[in-house]
This record gives sequence, C-alpha cells and structure tokens, in this order.
Amino acid sequence: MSYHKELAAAKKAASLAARLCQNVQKALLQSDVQSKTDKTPVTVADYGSQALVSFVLQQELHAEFSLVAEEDSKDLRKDGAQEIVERITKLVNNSLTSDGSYNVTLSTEDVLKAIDSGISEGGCQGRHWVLDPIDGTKGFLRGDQYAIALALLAGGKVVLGVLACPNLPLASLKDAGQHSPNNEVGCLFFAEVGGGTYMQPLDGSSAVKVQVSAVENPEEASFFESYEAAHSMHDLSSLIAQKLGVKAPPVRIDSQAKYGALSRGDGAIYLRFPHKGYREKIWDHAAGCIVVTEAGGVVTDAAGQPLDFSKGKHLDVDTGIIVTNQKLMPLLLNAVKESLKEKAPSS
Ligand SMILES: Nc1ncnc2c1ncn2[C@@H]1O[C@H](COP(=O)(O)OS(=O)(=O)O)[C@@H](OP(=O)(O)O)[C@H]1O
Ligand SMILES: [Mg+2]
Ligand SMILES: [Mg+2]
Ligand SMILES: [Mg+2]
Repeated sequence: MSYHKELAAAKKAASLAARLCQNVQKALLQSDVQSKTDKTPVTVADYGSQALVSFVLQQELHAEFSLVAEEDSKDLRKDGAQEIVERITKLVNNSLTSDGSYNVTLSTEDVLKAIDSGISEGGCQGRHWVLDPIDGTKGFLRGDQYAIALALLAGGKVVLGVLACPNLPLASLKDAGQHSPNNEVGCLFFAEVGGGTYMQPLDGSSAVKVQVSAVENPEEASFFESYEAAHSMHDLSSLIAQKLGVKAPPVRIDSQAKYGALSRGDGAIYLRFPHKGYREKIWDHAAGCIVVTEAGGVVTDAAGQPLDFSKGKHLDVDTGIIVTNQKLMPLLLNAVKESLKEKAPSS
C-alpha cells in the first residue's frame, strides 16, 4: 500500500500552516492568546493552522475524511469572539492564497466548520488524520520551538507523518553554539511506513534521508526532554541519565521538534515522564513516532511496549514515553526500571 498522494497533501497542508504560524509568531499580539478550559494557552495560529490543514486535506483528497485534532470552535462561538474569528479567517485566507496555492475566500463559518471537522475520535478501523495544529504552544509564545504535527492512521497504525518545525535549525543541534556556516531555520520531516524518514527545508528545496544516532555507548549519548517542567519530570530523567552514565546535560526543547531532531541524530534519547494523572493524546506523538521509527529508532512506553494509537484520542501508556536507537533501548529500559523503583513511594 502506498500513501504517496496522502503524503504530498499532508506536506502541502503542513507547510502552508507553518507559514501561517510564522506570520503570527512574528507579530504576536497579546489579544491573540486565549486560555482554554484546561488553562492551557491557545492562539489564533493554533485555530488558523487547524482550519487550514483541515481545508487543504479535504481539497486535495476527495475521500471520506476523518480528523482527530486538538482544537475545537466552542470558545470561538461564544459572545465577544467575533473579532478573533474574523482575524483567524483573514489569516487562513491569506495563507491559502498568498503563493497562488488556492483561489478561495472562506467565510468565518467555513473556518469554524473546518476547525470542527477535527472532532473524530479515531480508533482501530478505517483511516483517520491526526493533527496537532501547533504542538508546543508555550514554546510558540516564547518565540522558541513548536511544530505542526500531522499523521495518518490506517487500521489503528500510523502510516505516514509530517512534522513542520519552523524554528528548528537546518544544521544539527549538536553544532549549536559552535560556529556553524548554516544558521537557517525551518525543517519539514516526513515519513511513510516502510519508506524511511526525510528532512527538507520548509522553503521547499530538496530532501535528504535521515537516520537516528548510531551511538552505542550511553556516555556519549545526549538526551532531550520537555522544556516545561510541568510536562515531564526532570528529576526522574536526570536520575535515569545518571544511571546510564550520560555525561551531557539535558537538551530541553518544546514540542515534537524533539522527535524531528532525534530522527536526524542530533541526540540519542528522548525521555518523557508526565506528572501523575496526565493522559497523553495521540496528536502529541503520532507524527513524531513514525518520523523516528522510520529513521531507525524505537518508541515505547516505560515498560517497553509500543505506543497504541488505535484506542481513540488518548494513548494509555505505562508511566512515560522513551525513545532511542535499537542498540541503546535495552540499557535505557533497565535504567528506567531501576529509577522508577527507586522513586516509587515505599508503602
Ligand atoms: N501536564 C502536562 N503533562 C504533560 N504534557 C502536557 C501537560 N500539559 C500539556 N501537555 C502537552 O505537552 C505538549 C507540549 O509538548 P512538550 O511537553 O514536548 O513541550 S514542552 O517542551 O514542555 O514545551 C502540549 O501540546 P500543545 O498543547 O499542543 O502545546 C500538551 O499536549
Ligand atoms: Mg494545546
Ligand atoms: Mg501538543
Ligand atoms: Mg497543540
């Protein structure tokens, strides 16, 4: 089974959404930031990106359409939100038409409907697109890393993924701080099941195949974790790293840009241990997971089980998510097991 047509549509949608986000990040207005009922931030760019990706996929693929996405239009339909909806609509129309990709003018209602087509619950049957229109909204607001993360599930398995990372340097993060001749940013990672992982500049020039790090000695490995301490237990990852003998300090960057950076070998390990009670969502990992596995990496929960994207919006993982290459995984799993035992409250 080939997914070439779907991959081309996904790349187009994510690239246009990245441009919309770049424009908003450049001119961030305080009024563009709302707070959702769970107190996490959402911006006009999150909504605009979701509307745009939903619209482009439906235009490009005249097939039955199911989308599981992070945002919905509930808050935008409340009294007083009209101005913000108009602003989102303008952003979406500008992004769709600016390079001649489409000759359309969407109404505010079209945009709200496009956002709301992301209400699917996913599951193990049929095809479902999975979208995080801006992953790492907090990073986006800080002017740091974020990603537009789009994946396709078929029969509950991720079959393609695209990660647009507008602020990620094209050169390896390993060279950060050193004099690097290439300080351009904006990466598009993409992978199709069985086809490997590729990275190309977001401006569209040619793609290169990428591979995860081949490091076998954990002392030479560096690891990624969430920028936000509220999203992942930094003390636990520090204990795991210490047990493994990792020498380098953690690299903290927002969003699935971590999966992208790992897929090209910028670092060898990604550790994610949310605080108790948090349930992971499929849109926070689907695209990243295939981008890393097609580049030769392994993504599991803390018990070594693969992630199961077939159960709806949530991922029911055991304790956390760990990512590395095949050689390091057994050592990493041991270190995780020991660290969790040590940290567990004695009863
Ligand atoms: N409490 C808590 N624990 C764990 N994870 C959480 C939590 N709250 C939010 N989120 C999700 O984290 C997504 C951001 O990804 P990261 O954690 O990799 O980014 S960061 O480095 O911490 O900024 C972020 O994605 P976006 O909402 O798309 O930004 C959330 O889905
Ligand atoms: Mg969010
Ligand atoms: Mg997210
Ligand atoms: Mg998001």
